[in-house]
Amino acid sequence: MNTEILSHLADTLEARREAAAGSSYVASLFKQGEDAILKKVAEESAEVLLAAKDGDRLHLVREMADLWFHSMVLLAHHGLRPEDVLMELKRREGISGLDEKLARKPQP
Ligand SMILES: N=c1c2ncn([C@@H]3O[C@H](COP(=O)(O)OP(=O)(O)OP(=O)(O)O)[C@@H](O)[C@H]3O)c2ncn1[C@@H]1O[C@H](COP(=O)(O)O)[C@@H](O)[C@H]1O
Repeated sequence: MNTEILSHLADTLEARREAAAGSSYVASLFKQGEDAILKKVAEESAEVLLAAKDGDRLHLVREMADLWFHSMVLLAHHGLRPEDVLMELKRREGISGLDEKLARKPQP
């Protein structure tokens, strides 16, 4: 399995932007607008926290999938794709989080 599944889902999400609200869950989210999408991202984030705490790994995977899915709807709402996030992660590859944090702080 590779990142093709993310690209394929992104294509489906883009197609739903033109679809009638009653015809699909994603189309109805797009029609409700950004606040509705953000509300779903917040709800799914909270569900990820609860799943992590209950120690059930399958539950965590399912809630994380819900969060990734709704985050991708948010990206699509802004005309962005998962490849944009993957490129940012690629750019950060090999840069230690500690070094990056130090570089941000003004030196005394
Ligand atoms: N990956 C998903 C996916 N993951 C989760 N969901 C839906 O996200 C919704 C919200 O999940 P919740 O757990 O919050 O359920 P809920 O409480 O019933 O939701 P609300 O009524 O509160 O919105 C549910 O209806 C899930 O079915 C998804 N819906 C669609 N997809 C993908 O998006 C494609 C397009 O979907 P449609 O637009 O529905 O055709 C599908 O073919 C799938 O590939």
